[in-house]
This record gives sequence, C-alpha cells and structure tokens, in this order.
Amino acid sequence: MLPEWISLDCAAPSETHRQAALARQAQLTKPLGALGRLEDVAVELAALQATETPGADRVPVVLFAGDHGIARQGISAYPPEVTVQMLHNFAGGGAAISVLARSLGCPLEVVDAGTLADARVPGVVVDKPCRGTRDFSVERALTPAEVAFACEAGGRAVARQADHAPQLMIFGEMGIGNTTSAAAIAAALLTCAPADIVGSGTGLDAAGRTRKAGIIGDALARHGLVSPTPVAEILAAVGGLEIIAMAGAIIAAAQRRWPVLVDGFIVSVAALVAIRLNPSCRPWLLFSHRSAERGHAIVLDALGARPLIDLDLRLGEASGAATALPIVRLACALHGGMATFAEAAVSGRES
Ligand SMILES: Cc1cc2ncn([C@H]3O[C@H](COP(=O)(O)O)[C@@H](O)[C@H]3O)c2cc1C
Ligand SMILES: O=C(O)c1cccnc1
Repeated sequence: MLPEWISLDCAAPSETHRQAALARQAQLTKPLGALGRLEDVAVELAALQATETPGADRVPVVLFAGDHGIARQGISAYPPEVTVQMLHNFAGGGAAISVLARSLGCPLEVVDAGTLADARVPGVVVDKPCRGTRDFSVERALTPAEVAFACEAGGRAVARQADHAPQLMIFGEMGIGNTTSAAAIAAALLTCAPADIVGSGTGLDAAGRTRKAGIIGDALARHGLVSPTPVAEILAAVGGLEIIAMAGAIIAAAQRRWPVLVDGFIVSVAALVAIRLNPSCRPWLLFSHRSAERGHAIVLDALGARPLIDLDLRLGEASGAATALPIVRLACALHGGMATFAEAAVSGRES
C-alpha cells in the first residue's frame, strides 16, 4: 500500500498571477513574444509561485541514490560498486552535480535511498528500507512495504528542504543499473516495446542494448506487466528505490506548491510515475533538458513536455536540470527587471 498522502490533491497554479504576468510581458520593451520560451518560463513560474516577481534563487537539489539487483546481469557499462563509490565522491565535492550545485549556489543533499552501502557515508542522509533491490530478472525487485518506505523517504527529503524556502526544487539520481529499471517502468506504464525505450545508459554498445531490451522484455512477461497494471505493482516488480523516492518527492514538492525542474530520462520516468499516482502534480513540473538516452524522447512526448535545452547530456545526477537553471534565472530576471514601454518612453506596437 502506498502512503495515503500520495493521492492528496496539489493546488492549481494561480490563474490571476498568470494573467498578470502575461500582461506584464506585453508591456516590456521588446516585440511581443520576442523572448520566446523565456517569456513562457517566467509566466509559468509566476503562476506557480503566485507572485508578480518569480525567482529561482533558492533551489535546493536533492539527489537520491540506490542500487539495483538487475545490475548483476551486466546491463550497465560500469560495475555496481560505483554507486557507493560515488556517494563518497558526492560527499567529497568532486562529482558533476557537486560542482554544478556549488557554482549555482544551490544547497545539495544526498540521500542513500537504498544503496549497497553497509555504513553511513559522512555527509549523506541514510533513509533506506533495504540495501539495493532484488534482481528483477529472477524475482520481484521490492516488497510493497519497501515501495511505500521509498515513497515516504522522498516525502521526508522534501520536508527537510523547508528551511531553504524553495522557489523551485531539483531532484537527481545515482544508481548503477537504473536506466534498466527506469526503462522497464516506462515500458510497463506506456505499454511500449522495451527495444524502443532502451538506451545505452552509461555506454552500452548495440549488442548490449539488445541484451538489455531482452532482459526487460522477459521481466515484463515474468511479472505480468505487458498489459496495463497498477503503478504500485509495477514499482514492486521492476522499481528502483531512488526512482520511487523521487516520485514521492515530486508529489510532496507539488503538494507544498514548490515547482520542480525535472532532469533527464530517469527523473522523467519518476515524474511519469508521480503523474500516474497523482495527476494533479503535472502543472508543477518544468522540464529542463532532453537527454541523449534513447527513451527520454518517448517519455517526454507521453508527458507532453518540451524541455528547455538539448546538449546531448546523458549523465543523470540532476546535471541537466542544474545546467538549465541559469536559463530559468535569466527568464525571471528579464521578467522582473526589464522596463515597460511607458517607463522607458518607447513607442509600443502599431495597432
Ligand atoms: C561514474 C559514474 C557517475 C554517474 N553519475 C550518474 N550516472 C548515471 O549512470 C547510471 C545509469 O546508467 P546505467 O543504467 O547504464 O548503469 C546512474 O547511476 C546514473 O545516475 C553515473 C554513472 C557512472 C559510471
Ligand atoms: O538521462 C539520464 O537521466 C541518464 C542517462 C544515462 C545515464 N544516466 C542518466
């Protein structure tokens, strides 16, 4: 059973503030629409933050890590021990997201949501029901209680961010094998062929991708996921603890009226899970980037999402969302800082 709060409604964005932001955009000293999607982002954030002056200065990043039993099947280009080794790297400030968060002035919290680590890594919050999932090619990855625990861990991580008074949240992940779990979840939710959604992850070649798709296809058949199945059952069968924690976190953030800047393939699959569990969280999601991971385009299409940037990133760790954040910040700065035609005594559009 998933926690009851998961299905509590998220508020609707403020229509009043959206209209006011649209009216302001029409008054700023530029041809109407000339700042393209920067205008859309500012208007959307004004509606979500219910303010005339949207901002993205206070943006905590929470990174969830988890290990995957399926990694024993050789579906990643890197060995499973990398997940725990990377926990030390996050804590030591040397990972890509460590550098990005530092450069952007974003607080970074790393949560061990289910890695194989048997001791606490200093600087990492431990909130896990078990050490890694089971190998879903032979058994269900998680029990219903472990799925529920991971959802709650996502909610708890969001609650811990309240002191930062977030204007926007970024969630990220780390877990060797998690593109396989994410692809399996997406294939089950979207009832699409694994071969269409499976990508290279950390760098599989074509033969590796075919093998990965075969393992996912067999698992979907074994667990009875080839026809529409309740989300909680899909998560127990092929889920990952960090993916489930992110789905819970996305819903919890939206319930607190904190918009979420969604990262790449894996976080987008968590967003898909969140929306299936609670459709009212959909308006709170902004999409940052299009990952080079093959399945991301399919998931984005299914969500009707148009991300801001496409830089061929395929890292995860919230790196795409962090990289897009300066664009969001600039959109807000333009919205709040540009002069109106009246203020600058510039003639408006000929009718
Ligand atoms: C050193 C290293 C750092 C990473 N940071 C994120 N990922 C990314 O790659 C993994 C998913 O790919 P796959 O499913 O192929 O294992 C996840 O940990 C994801 O966050 C990394 C991967 C590696 C090797
Ligand atoms: O897009 C992602 O999130 C991604 C892609 C490849 C590997 N890890 C993450």
